[in-house]
Amino acid sequence: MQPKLVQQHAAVAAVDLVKVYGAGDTAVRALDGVTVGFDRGRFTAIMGPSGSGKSTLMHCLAGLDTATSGQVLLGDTDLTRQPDRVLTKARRERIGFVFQSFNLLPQLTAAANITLPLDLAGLNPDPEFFDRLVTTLGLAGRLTHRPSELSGGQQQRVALARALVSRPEVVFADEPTGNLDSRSGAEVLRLLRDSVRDLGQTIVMVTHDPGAAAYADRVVMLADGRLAGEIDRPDIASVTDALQSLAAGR
Ligand SMILES: Nc1ncnc2c1ncn2[C@@H]1O[C@H](COP(=O)(O)OP(=O)(O)OP(=O)(O)O)[C@@H](O)[C@H]1O
Repeated sequence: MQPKLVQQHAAVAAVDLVKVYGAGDTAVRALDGVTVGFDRGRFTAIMGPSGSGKSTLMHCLAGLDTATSGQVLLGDTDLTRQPDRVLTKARRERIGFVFQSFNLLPQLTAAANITLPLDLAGLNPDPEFFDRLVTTLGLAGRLTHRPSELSGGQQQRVALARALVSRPEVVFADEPTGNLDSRSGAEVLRLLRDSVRDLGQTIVMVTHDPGAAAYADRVVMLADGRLAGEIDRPDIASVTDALQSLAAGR
Protein backbone atom coordinates (compact mmCIF):
# COMPACT_ATOMS: atom_id res chain seq x y z
CA MET A 1 0.00 0.00 0.00
CA GLN A 2 1.17 3.56 -0.72
CA PRO A 3 2.48 5.39 2.38
CA LYS A 4 0.20 8.37 1.60
CA LEU A 5 -2.91 6.16 1.58
CA VAL A 6 -1.90 4.47 4.83
CA GLN A 7 -1.39 7.83 6.49
CA GLN A 8 -4.58 9.56 5.37
CA HIS A 9 -7.04 8.31 7.99
CA ALA A 10 -4.48 6.97 10.40
CA ALA A 11 -3.89 8.20 13.93
CA VAL A 12 -0.63 6.29 13.79
CA ALA A 13 1.06 4.44 10.94
CA ALA A 14 4.15 2.39 10.18
CA VAL A 15 5.72 2.83 6.75
CA ASP A 16 8.14 0.13 5.56
CA LEU A 17 9.22 -0.36 9.16
CA VAL A 18 12.25 -2.54 9.79
CA LYS A 19 13.65 -3.48 13.19
CA VAL A 20 16.78 -5.58 13.45
CA TYR A 21 18.03 -6.69 16.87
CA GLY A 22 21.73 -7.49 17.14
CA ALA A 23 24.17 -7.78 14.25
CA GLY A 24 25.97 -10.31 12.08
CA ASP A 25 25.08 -13.99 12.40
CA THR A 26 22.89 -13.44 15.44
CA ALA A 27 20.84 -10.57 13.96
CA VAL A 28 17.06 -10.97 14.28
CA ARG A 29 14.82 -9.16 11.80
CA ALA A 30 11.88 -8.62 14.17
CA LEU A 31 10.07 -6.31 11.72
CA ASP A 32 10.70 -6.88 8.03
CA GLY A 33 9.10 -3.98 6.14
CA VAL A 34 5.73 -3.40 7.83
CA THR A 35 3.39 -0.80 6.31
CA VAL A 36 0.13 -0.42 8.19
CA GLY A 37 -2.16 2.39 9.36
CA PHE A 38 -4.38 2.46 12.44
CA ASP A 39 -7.51 4.48 11.72
CA ARG A 40 -8.73 7.25 13.99
CA GLY A 41 -11.63 6.30 16.24
CA ARG A 42 -11.17 2.56 15.73
CA PHE A 43 -10.14 -0.32 17.95
CA THR A 44 -7.49 -2.50 16.28
CA ALA A 45 -5.95 -5.68 17.67
CA ILE A 46 -2.49 -6.89 16.61
CA MET A 47 -2.21 -10.68 16.65
CA GLY A 48 0.19 -13.34 15.43
CA PRO A 49 2.27 -16.28 16.62
CA SER A 50 4.84 -15.89 19.40
CA GLY A 51 7.91 -14.03 18.07
CA SER A 52 6.04 -12.57 15.07
CA GLY A 53 6.94 -8.99 16.07
CA LYS A 54 3.77 -7.77 17.80
CA SER A 55 5.48 -6.18 20.81
CA THR A 56 8.27 -4.77 18.66
CA LEU A 57 5.72 -3.13 16.34
CA MET A 58 3.78 -1.66 19.26
CA HIS A 59 6.94 -0.39 20.97
CA CYS A 60 8.13 1.29 17.76
CA LEU A 61 4.67 2.81 17.11
CA ALA A 62 4.59 4.18 20.66
CA GLY A 63 8.08 5.68 20.49
CA LEU A 64 9.32 3.30 23.20
CA ASP A 65 11.81 1.69 20.81
CA THR A 66 13.62 3.01 17.74
CA ALA A 67 13.25 1.35 14.35
CA THR A 68 16.24 0.38 12.19
CA SER A 69 14.64 1.98 9.11
CA GLY A 70 11.25 3.16 7.88
CA GLN A 71 8.88 5.67 9.44
CA VAL A 72 6.42 5.88 12.32
CA LEU A 73 3.87 8.62 11.76
CA LEU A 74 1.90 9.89 14.74
CA GLY A 75 -0.50 12.23 12.97
CA ASP A 76 1.89 14.33 10.90
CA THR A 77 4.90 13.75 13.15
CA ASP A 78 7.54 11.27 12.02
CA LEU A 79 8.62 9.82 15.38
CA THR A 80 11.68 8.20 13.84
CA ARG A 81 13.19 11.62 13.14
CA GLN A 82 12.71 13.17 16.58
CA PRO A 83 15.22 13.77 19.37
CA ASP A 84 14.58 12.01 22.70
CA ARG A 85 13.05 15.03 24.39
CA VAL A 86 10.39 15.33 21.64
CA LEU A 87 9.67 11.60 21.88
CA THR A 88 9.26 11.84 25.64
CA LYS A 89 6.86 14.77 25.23
CA ALA A 90 4.88 12.90 22.55
CA ARG A 91 4.61 9.81 24.78
CA ARG A 92 3.45 11.94 27.68
CA GLU A 93 1.00 14.19 25.87
CA ARG A 94 -0.18 12.36 22.76
CA ILE A 95 -0.15 8.67 23.68
CA GLY A 96 -1.80 6.62 26.45
CA PHE A 97 -0.58 3.23 27.67
CA VAL A 98 -2.26 0.26 29.31
CA PHE A 99 0.03 -2.61 30.29
CA GLN A 100 -0.61 -6.18 31.38
CA SER A 101 0.88 -5.41 34.79
CA PHE A 102 -1.16 -2.19 35.37
CA ASN A 103 2.02 -0.18 36.24
CA LEU A 104 0.35 1.95 38.91
CA LEU A 105 2.41 3.75 41.54
CA PRO A 106 1.67 1.97 44.86
CA GLN A 107 2.07 5.05 47.07
CA LEU A 108 -0.42 7.16 45.11
CA THR A 109 -4.22 7.08 45.37
CA ALA A 110 -6.29 6.01 42.39
CA ALA A 111 -7.10 9.67 41.66
CA ALA A 112 -3.42 10.68 41.76
CA ASN A 113 -2.46 7.72 39.55
CA ILE A 114 -5.08 8.75 37.00
CA THR A 115 -3.90 12.36 36.77
CA LEU A 116 -0.16 11.56 36.96
CA PRO A 117 0.60 11.95 33.21
CA LEU A 118 -1.19 15.31 33.18
CA ASP A 119 0.59 16.39 36.37
CA LEU A 120 3.95 15.47 34.81
CA ALA A 121 3.07 17.52 31.74
CA GLY A 122 2.04 20.45 33.97
CA LEU A 123 -1.57 20.24 32.75
CA ASN A 124 -4.85 20.20 34.67
CA PRO A 125 -7.49 17.55 34.02
CA ASP A 126 -10.76 18.75 32.53
CA PRO A 127 -12.95 18.24 35.66
CA GLU A 128 -16.07 17.32 33.69
CA PHE A 129 -14.24 14.75 31.60
CA PHE A 130 -12.48 13.36 34.70
CA ASP A 131 -15.86 12.90 36.44
CA ARG A 132 -17.41 11.28 33.38
CA LEU A 133 -14.46 8.93 33.02
CA VAL A 134 -14.33 7.74 36.62
CA THR A 135 -18.12 7.31 36.70
CA THR A 136 -18.14 5.33 33.44
CA LEU A 137 -15.27 3.18 34.68
CA GLY A 138 -17.02 2.55 38.02
CA LEU A 139 -14.22 4.20 40.01
CA ALA A 140 -16.07 7.13 41.61
CA GLY A 141 -16.12 5.43 45.03
CA ARG A 142 -12.52 4.23 44.82
CA LEU A 143 -10.59 7.42 44.12
CA THR A 144 -8.94 7.67 47.54
CA HIS A 145 -7.85 4.01 47.56
CA ARG A 146 -4.29 2.93 46.86
CA PRO A 147 -3.63 0.18 44.29
CA SER A 148 -3.11 -2.48 47.02
CA GLU A 149 -6.67 -1.77 48.22
CA LEU A 150 -8.13 -2.45 44.76
CA SER A 151 -8.88 -5.68 42.86
CA GLY A 152 -6.96 -6.46 39.66
CA GLY A 153 -9.91 -5.39 37.53
CA GLN A 154 -10.23 -2.12 39.46
CA GLN A 155 -6.48 -1.48 39.11
CA GLN A 156 -6.72 -2.01 35.36
CA ARG A 157 -9.68 0.37 35.22
CA VAL A 158 -7.55 2.99 37.01
CA ALA A 159 -4.82 2.36 34.41
CA LEU A 160 -7.41 2.78 31.67
CA ALA A 161 -8.63 6.06 33.17
CA ARG A 162 -4.98 7.23 33.36
CA ALA A 163 -4.54 6.37 29.66
CA LEU A 164 -7.75 8.14 28.61
CA VAL A 165 -7.79 11.24 30.82
CA SER A 166 -5.60 13.34 28.52
CA ARG A 167 -7.67 12.29 25.46
CA PRO A 168 -4.54 11.03 23.70
CA GLU A 169 -4.36 10.53 19.95
CA VAL A 170 -3.76 6.81 20.49
CA VAL A 171 -4.01 4.39 23.42
CA PHE A 172 -1.68 1.38 23.17
CA ALA A 173 -2.78 -1.62 25.21
CA ASP A 174 -0.30 -4.48 25.67
CA GLU A 175 -2.15 -7.68 26.70
CA PRO A 176 -4.40 -5.56 28.95
CA THR A 177 -6.39 -8.57 30.21
CA GLY A 178 -3.42 -10.92 30.65
CA ASN A 179 -3.47 -10.65 34.47
CA LEU A 180 -7.24 -10.59 34.93
CA ASP A 181 -9.85 -13.28 35.50
CA SER A 182 -12.26 -13.71 32.61
CA ARG A 183 -15.02 -11.57 34.14
CA SER A 184 -12.78 -8.59 34.93
CA GLY A 185 -11.06 -9.06 31.57
CA ALA A 186 -14.37 -8.88 29.70
CA GLU A 187 -15.28 -5.75 31.64
CA VAL A 188 -12.00 -4.02 30.70
CA LEU A 189 -12.47 -5.02 27.05
CA ARG A 190 -16.01 -3.65 27.04
CA LEU A 191 -14.70 -0.39 28.50
CA LEU A 192 -11.98 -0.19 25.84
CA ARG A 193 -14.62 -0.75 23.15
CA ASP A 194 -16.94 1.84 24.75
CA SER A 195 -14.17 4.44 24.83
CA VAL A 196 -13.83 4.00 21.06
CA ARG A 197 -17.59 4.14 20.47
CA ASP A 198 -18.49 6.89 22.95
CA LEU A 199 -15.35 9.05 23.08
CA GLY A 200 -13.95 8.45 19.59
CA GLN A 201 -10.74 7.10 21.13
CA THR A 202 -8.22 5.27 18.89
CA ILE A 203 -6.94 2.04 20.44
CA VAL A 204 -4.25 -0.39 19.32
CA MET A 205 -4.06 -3.57 21.41
CA VAL A 206 -1.64 -6.50 21.30
CA THR A 207 -3.23 -9.74 22.40
CA HIS A 208 -2.85 -13.52 22.12
CA ASP A 209 -6.49 -14.09 22.96
CA PRO A 210 -9.02 -14.44 20.08
CA GLY A 211 -11.77 -13.65 22.61
CA ALA A 212 -10.14 -10.30 23.37
CA ALA A 213 -9.46 -9.57 19.69
CA ALA A 214 -13.16 -10.12 18.95
CA TYR A 215 -13.92 -6.87 20.82
CA ALA A 216 -11.87 -4.95 18.24
CA ASP A 217 -13.15 -3.43 14.97
CA ARG A 218 -10.24 -4.91 13.07
CA VAL A 219 -7.46 -7.43 13.57
CA VAL A 220 -4.04 -7.03 11.95
CA MET A 221 -2.06 -10.28 11.71
CA LEU A 222 1.72 -10.50 11.82
CA ALA A 223 3.94 -13.48 10.98
CA ASP A 224 7.74 -13.45 10.84
CA GLY A 225 7.87 -9.68 11.16
CA ARG A 226 5.55 -9.09 8.18
CA LEU A 227 1.88 -8.31 7.72
CA ALA A 228 0.04 -11.57 7.22
CA GLY A 229 -3.53 -10.42 6.64
CA GLU A 230 -6.28 -8.59 8.43
CA ILE A 231 -9.86 -9.19 9.52
CA ASP A 232 -12.56 -6.54 9.52
CA ARG A 233 -15.21 -6.93 12.25
CA PRO A 234 -13.58 -10.03 13.70
CA ASP A 235 -15.29 -12.68 15.77
CA ILE A 236 -13.72 -15.48 17.78
CA ALA A 237 -14.15 -18.03 14.97
CA SER A 238 -12.61 -15.88 12.21
CA VAL A 239 -9.64 -14.94 14.42
CA THR A 240 -9.04 -18.53 15.55
CA ASP A 241 -9.20 -19.74 11.93
CA ALA A 242 -6.71 -17.12 10.79
CA LEU A 243 -4.28 -17.98 13.61
CA GLN A 244 -4.56 -21.69 12.83
CA SER A 245 -3.87 -21.03 9.14
CA LEU A 246 -0.78 -19.02 10.08
CA ALA A 247 0.44 -21.74 12.43
CA ALA A 248 -0.04 -24.31 9.65
CA GLY A 249 1.92 -22.06 7.26
CA ARG A 250 -1.02 -21.65 4.85
N1 LIG B 1 15.69 -7.02 22.81
C1 LIG B 1 15.76 -8.00 21.89
N2 LIG B 1 16.94 -8.49 21.49
C2 LIG B 1 17.04 -9.47 20.55
N3 LIG B 1 15.96 -10.03 19.96
C3 LIG B 1 14.75 -9.57 20.33
C4 LIG B 1 14.58 -8.55 21.31
N4 LIG B 1 13.25 -8.33 21.47
C5 LIG B 1 12.62 -9.17 20.61
N5 LIG B 1 13.52 -9.91 19.94
C6 LIG B 1 13.21 -10.92 18.90
O1 LIG B 1 12.42 -10.28 17.90
C7 LIG B 1 11.41 -11.17 17.44
C8 LIG B 1 10.04 -10.52 17.65
O2 LIG B 1 9.80 -10.39 19.06
P1 LIG B 1 8.48 -9.75 19.66
O3 LIG B 1 8.63 -9.75 21.15
O4 LIG B 1 8.19 -8.47 18.98
O5 LIG B 1 7.38 -10.83 19.21
P2 LIG B 1 5.90 -11.03 19.77
O6 LIG B 1 5.07 -11.37 18.56
O7 LIG B 1 5.49 -9.87 20.59
O8 LIG B 1 6.10 -12.32 20.67
P3 LIG B 1 5.24 -12.87 21.92
O9 LIG B 1 3.87 -13.18 21.38
O10 LIG B 1 5.97 -14.12 22.31
O11 LIG B 1 5.25 -11.81 22.98
C9 LIG B 1 11.60 -12.47 18.20
O12 LIG B 1 12.35 -13.36 17.40
C10 LIG B 1 12.37 -12.05 19.43
O13 LIG B 1 13.14 -13.11 19.92
